[in-house]
Amino acid sequence: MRVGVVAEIKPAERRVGLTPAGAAALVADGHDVLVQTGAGVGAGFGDEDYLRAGARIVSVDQAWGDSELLVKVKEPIAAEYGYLRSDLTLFTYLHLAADRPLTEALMAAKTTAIAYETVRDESGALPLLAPMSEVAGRLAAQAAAHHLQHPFGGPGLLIGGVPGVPPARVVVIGGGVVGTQAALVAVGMQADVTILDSSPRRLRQLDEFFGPRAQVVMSDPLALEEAIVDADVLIGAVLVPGAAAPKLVRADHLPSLKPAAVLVDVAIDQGGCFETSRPTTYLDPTYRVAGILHYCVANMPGAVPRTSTRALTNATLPYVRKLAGLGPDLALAGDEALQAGLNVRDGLVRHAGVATAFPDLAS
Ligand SMILES: NC(=O)C1=CN([C@@H]2O[C@H](COP(=O)(O)OP(=O)(O)OC[C@H]3O[C@@H](n4cnc5c(N)ncnc54)[C@H](O)[C@@H]3O)[C@@H](O)[C@H]2O)C=CC1
Ligand SMILES: CC(=O)C(=O)O
Ligand SMILES: [Mg+2]
Repeated sequence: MRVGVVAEIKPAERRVGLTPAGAAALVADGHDVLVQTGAGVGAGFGDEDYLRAGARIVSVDQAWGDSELLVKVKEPIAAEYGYLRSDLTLFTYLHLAADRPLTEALMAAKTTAIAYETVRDESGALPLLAPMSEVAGRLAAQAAAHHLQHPFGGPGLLIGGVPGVPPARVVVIGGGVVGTQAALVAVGMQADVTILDSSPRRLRQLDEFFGPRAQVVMSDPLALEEAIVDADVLIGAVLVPGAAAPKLVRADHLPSLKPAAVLVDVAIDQGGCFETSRPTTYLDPTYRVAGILHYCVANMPGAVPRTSTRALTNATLPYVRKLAGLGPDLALAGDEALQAGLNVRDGLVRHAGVATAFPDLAS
């Protein structure tokens, strides 16, 4: 099969869909790998690395137009919609429940669109979201620490305090992969950390993992209200796979927060779990609502492309090999995890979370 890789054009996105090692594995399987010239540069991979792996270096039009399977990182943005077609399988992050125009474009083009973030294994885990959630979670704690500093718009707090001066209070809402990694780094920086989650099973796991290093609390509206009023940092990290994020912190909560609180909404790619969140990019990552700093970068791992690209290919490659080896029909039919990743096919919405977000498109 012809497998394409293009340069990401979302602002400040420097990851690439496939490492040279991934390209080499596909070439060894007998596939023709087409890589847009310069696609890997931001992640530390030159065209010569892909050539050595046996790939071909092509133009952007050839990478999109000649490939049967396109392996990307981010969702296509409007400038890329013209490349979508019915005989293309697109394998990438899509976050469709937060992106009606893309959902409509994929439907209109009848593209087979498989979203990394809804591929779900038999244990219910999200193996292709997890690596970037690990990155984003760790970055979320770093971003919070950065924005607590006065020169970067914060109140002038050192996240971990010092002996004799208390640390900042960090409240993490959603203790899955992002939340756990954010909490881990915040704890490592000596912050005072509370994690809220709505799953009793997850709460037990978190309690066992963190022990006395973090407080673990059942997330209900009252517990949330109690936790957020004292927070110096709120990290939003909830997920209902494939669906729009629930708005847990509402606009009318903002007056009860500390005026200098820093809000980091990692769940922004699914629409955000704070009502006042809107997507930002690394070009202008923050804004204020009622004076409160919001950080809502929808592609956080794009800041560390050398780490992220390798972590992403490590996770995606087995699925890419399966899709390329069997073709989308057989690969989807024989793999329930991949089936859960299918979001749009033949002009129809094929994921329940997306259908719930856009009932008129799904009916
Ligand atoms: N902004 C960015 O660059 C990135 C964003 N993400 C996003 O971060 C979000 C979290 O991802 P993961 O941690 O991988 O998901 P996950 O599925 O591992 O964890 C989500 C957690 O939220 C909990 N949860 C669900 N509803 C809740 C509620 N009402 N109250 C409290 N907890 C609730 C679940 O029990 C689960 O433990 C997703 O939207 C994901 O797409 C992930 C990577 C990068
Ligand atoms: C998960 C995601 O959206 C990202 O890594 O950018
Ligand atoms: Mg994202």
